[in-house]
Amino acid sequence: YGSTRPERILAEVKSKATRGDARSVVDTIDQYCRHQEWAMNVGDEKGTILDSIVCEVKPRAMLELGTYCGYSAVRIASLLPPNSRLITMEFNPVFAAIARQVIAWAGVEDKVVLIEGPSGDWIPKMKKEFGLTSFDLVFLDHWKDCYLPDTKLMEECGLLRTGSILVADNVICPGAPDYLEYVRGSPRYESKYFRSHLEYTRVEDGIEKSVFLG
Ligand SMILES: CNc1ncnc2c1ncn2[C@@H]1O[C@H](/C=C/CNC(=O)c2cc(-c3ccc(F)cc3)cc(O)c2O)[C@H](F)[C@H]1O
Ligand SMILES: [Mg+2]
Repeated sequence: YGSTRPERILAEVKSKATRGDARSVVDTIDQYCRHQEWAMNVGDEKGTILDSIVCEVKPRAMLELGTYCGYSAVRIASLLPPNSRLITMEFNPVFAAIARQVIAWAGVEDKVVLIEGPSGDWIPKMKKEFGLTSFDLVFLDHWKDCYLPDTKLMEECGLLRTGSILVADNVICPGAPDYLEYVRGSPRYESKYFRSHLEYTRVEDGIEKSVFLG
């Protein structure tokens, strides 16, 4: 019947995942999207790469661009040390409403701040609104042609400090060529590609980890 894919994912989480158990929410979504219907979550394979970076960086302040259903927000939040915050931005109200419920079901709502609105409007307001100096880690997973403009905007707004790390999903598929060229070509970044596959498929994709050098 007339449900949307995110609504079906939420229904699956509520019926199959253990309330308060972030890992079971992640595993339930992966299982559903691998065997029932594909969805654009970072997924289990690339998610493991993201996990290792989050655990290595132990960010106090983390930003995610593009919440969608909240899969990666739950995955990240479950690894954050105490007193750390993930701010995640989603401008589609339908997706934001679903993500809030997925995040709540996983029991990580005290570590996640979901901002409903466009990154372009909110990035310039982050410092004032959240008393932030900079982000330790940023996960880019929104429209691929917005990775580069939003990265430049974060630089201009002073939200990146020496050592801040950008992690970008989908740099091969669908691809973010202008972003890749920028972070790989700029002397202000040290960039590294982690080869993987498009979520739930055998298609090549990967994650680019770029350290801002100031
Ligand atoms: C621009 N500023 C924004 N601010 C806040 N929320 C935003 C903004 N822009 C988008 N959103 C929000 O961020 C999400 C957008 C995610 C886009 N992701 C993808 O397109 C994407 C696509 C594939 C894919 C690969 C192969 C294929 F055959 C088909 C699809 C795989 C992936 O892993 C992806 O991440 C959300 F939908 C949108 O409202
Ligand atoms: Mg993605």
